[in-house]
Amino acid sequence: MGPVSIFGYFVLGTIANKSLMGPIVSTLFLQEKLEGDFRFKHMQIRVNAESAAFYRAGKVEYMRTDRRLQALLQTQRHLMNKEFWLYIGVNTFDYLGGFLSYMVIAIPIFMGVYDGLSPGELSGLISKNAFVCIYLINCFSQLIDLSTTVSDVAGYTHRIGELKEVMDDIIRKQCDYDPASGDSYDFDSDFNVHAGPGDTAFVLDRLSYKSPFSDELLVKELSLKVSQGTHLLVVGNTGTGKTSLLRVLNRLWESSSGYMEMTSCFGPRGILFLPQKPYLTDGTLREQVIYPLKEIYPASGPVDDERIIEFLDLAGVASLLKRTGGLDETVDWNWYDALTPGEMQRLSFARLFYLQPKYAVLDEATSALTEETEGQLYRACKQLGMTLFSLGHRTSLQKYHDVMLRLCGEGRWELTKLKTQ
Ligand SMILES: Nc1ncnc2c1ncn2[C@@H]1O[C@H](COP(=O)(O)OP(=O)(O)OP(=O)(O)O)[C@@H](O)[C@H]1O
Repeated sequence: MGPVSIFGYFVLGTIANKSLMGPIVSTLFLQEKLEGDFRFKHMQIRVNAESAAFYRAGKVEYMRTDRRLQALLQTQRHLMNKEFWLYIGVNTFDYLGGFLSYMVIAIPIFMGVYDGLSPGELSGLISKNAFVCIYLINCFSQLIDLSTTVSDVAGYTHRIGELKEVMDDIIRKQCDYDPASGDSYDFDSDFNVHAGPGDTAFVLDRLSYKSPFSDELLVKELSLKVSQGTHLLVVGNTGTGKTSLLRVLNRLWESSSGYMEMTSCFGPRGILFLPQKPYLTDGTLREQVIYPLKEIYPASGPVDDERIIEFLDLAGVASLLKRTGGLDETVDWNWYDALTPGEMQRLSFARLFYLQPKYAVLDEATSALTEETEGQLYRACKQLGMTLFSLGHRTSLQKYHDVMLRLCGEGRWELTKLKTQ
């Protein structure tokens, strides 16, 4: 009866602990999420401090950040309250377990089962029973004591598990994409006259896509081939899906239907994208120019230095050499704070010139520059043998391209040939 009642006591303790642990897991999960949101808000203010200062937005940002902090603190308080009851449960279990062994032996003694034993034999029986029971109870107590740690681990696991599910989903979608499995495409395009096999960057056949949070198609059944030597310009009003086309081509977004293939490799010898918002890394001027390469490419020492300087000059940012003190000088500023939007775009072009891809995909890459500078940069790209796939609003861009794709909204699009200079 003794060991069975101890086992029953353990089962009861486990059920009580389980009911106390449940709410802790979900609150810990929420606390982790709110902590992440709060840190993200801090980071946002750090990155955009100057813009916020121009709006004199100190008070509103303080209020919003404080709101997130209060939400976090409130959740932490809830968590502590719930953990308090769990600690009480665990410690009560340990405490009651301490004298359960005496209750187990007291019942038969007071019921007269051991009346025939001498006091010496009785005390020997009590201590033998206490040893066995306390050992058993101690083992169970250790298991119950784990519940506080288990509830923490369960909360973190839930959060990490959610992230892993999303990551697995992304990887699965990428694996599902098999370029060879696409339907054969047949579309008439007058614009592919220069193309032979292997000299295309993208092939699109009846491709439709939409933004993830909308049911309306941005573009319906777009058929197009981007070929070497044919410079393509994509135009259209704001929000008609120009950048979204690049997201779909880059497989950042799923297409709704149709066929799409990137037929050249991504990288310095293939296709390179210049995003709408220039991306600058941390590090030296050389690291900015050779990005995303990790090492100097090609590994040719001083010759490479000359190339970098030449391309910085061609992009109109040779002055950066003086500001940084040299290609390999470590700078202690944030590149985003130190450069103007125009300089960032010029530096992105220096990167493009250095990497010299076959195809340059430019998403409004000159929006912060004058038309004259834009012309110089586009001509330089062409002289370096790149085929341009540009997105932009300015009509001045037309003269550097052969074909224009206009996105008209509501899924409509049209292709026209351009007269280049
Ligand atoms: N990350 C996103 N998540 C959900 N919807 C988005 C996202 N980015 C853009 N959209 C929506 O998708 C639509 C197309 O956006 P897209 O960026 O392709 O426009 P765009 O034609 O490039 O405009 P712009 O000329 O202003 O750059 C817009 O309605 C936009 O609000």
